Amino acid sequence: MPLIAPSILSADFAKLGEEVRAIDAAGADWVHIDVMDGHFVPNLTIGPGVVKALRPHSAKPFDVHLMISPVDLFLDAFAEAGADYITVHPEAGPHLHRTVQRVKALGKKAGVSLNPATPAKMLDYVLEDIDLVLIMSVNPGFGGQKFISSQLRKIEAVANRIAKQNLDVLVEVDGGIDAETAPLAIAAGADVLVAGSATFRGGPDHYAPNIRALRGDA
Ligand SMILES: O=C(CO)[C@H](O)[C@H](O)COP(=O)(O)O
Ligand SMILES: [Fe+2]
Repeated sequence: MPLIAPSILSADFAKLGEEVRAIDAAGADWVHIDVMDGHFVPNLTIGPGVVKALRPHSAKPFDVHLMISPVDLFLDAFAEAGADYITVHPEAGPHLHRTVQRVKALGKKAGVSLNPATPAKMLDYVLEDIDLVLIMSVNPGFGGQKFISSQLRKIEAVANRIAKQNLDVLVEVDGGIDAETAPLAIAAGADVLVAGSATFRGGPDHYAPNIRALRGDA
C-alpha cells in the first residue's frame, strides 16, 4: 500500500492550517510542502516561517521539497521549523554530498529529487546516504501538470537498484499523480505518491475519497 503525501500547493492558502488538519483527518500519511524561490523554479511559495506555523496542525511527517537555490543557506531554518524529510535537487548547490550530510547532521531524513531530464546516475555516490529519492514526473514549479510517462522507466530503475543493494530508501513520485497514473507509478516501484490537485479537488468533503482513490481502495 503506497503512502499518500498531499501537496499543500493545491490547498487554500488563506486557510493553510485548517487545510493541513483536514488532509490529516482524511487519511494523508505525510504532508508534502513545496518550497519555491522564483529562481530555481519559476514560482514563489512559502518559507520556513509558514512551515513552523503549520507544525502544530499535524503530527504527520512534514515532507519538505526544496526547489530553491542555493539550497544550503536554508537547511537549518527548515529543520528548525519542523521538517521531517528535507529533499533537495542536485542542481541546487555545488556539493550534493555535503548538503545531504548537513541534512543528516540536523537529525532529519534526507531526500534527493530528480527532475524529468535529470538522470538516475546523479544518485551514484549518495544513494547509500539518503532516505528518499523523489522522482519528478512533471517539471517542477507548478501543480496541475500532466504526468510525464517517460519517468516510469526511471522509477523502475531506481526502485530496482534500491532493492538490489538492499537499501532502506523510499521512492517518492511527484507530479501529475491521479487515480489513473497512481497505479502506473506503484507498479513501477513507488512507495510514496505526492498528489496536490488530485487530493484537493472538490473541496474538504472530497479529501478522504480522493486519498482512497489514489491508494486504489476507492
Ligand atoms: O513539486 C511539485 C511541483 O513542483 C508539486 O509537489 C507537484 O506538482 C504536485 O502537484 P500535482 O499533484 O497537482 O501535480
Ligand atoms: Fe513537490
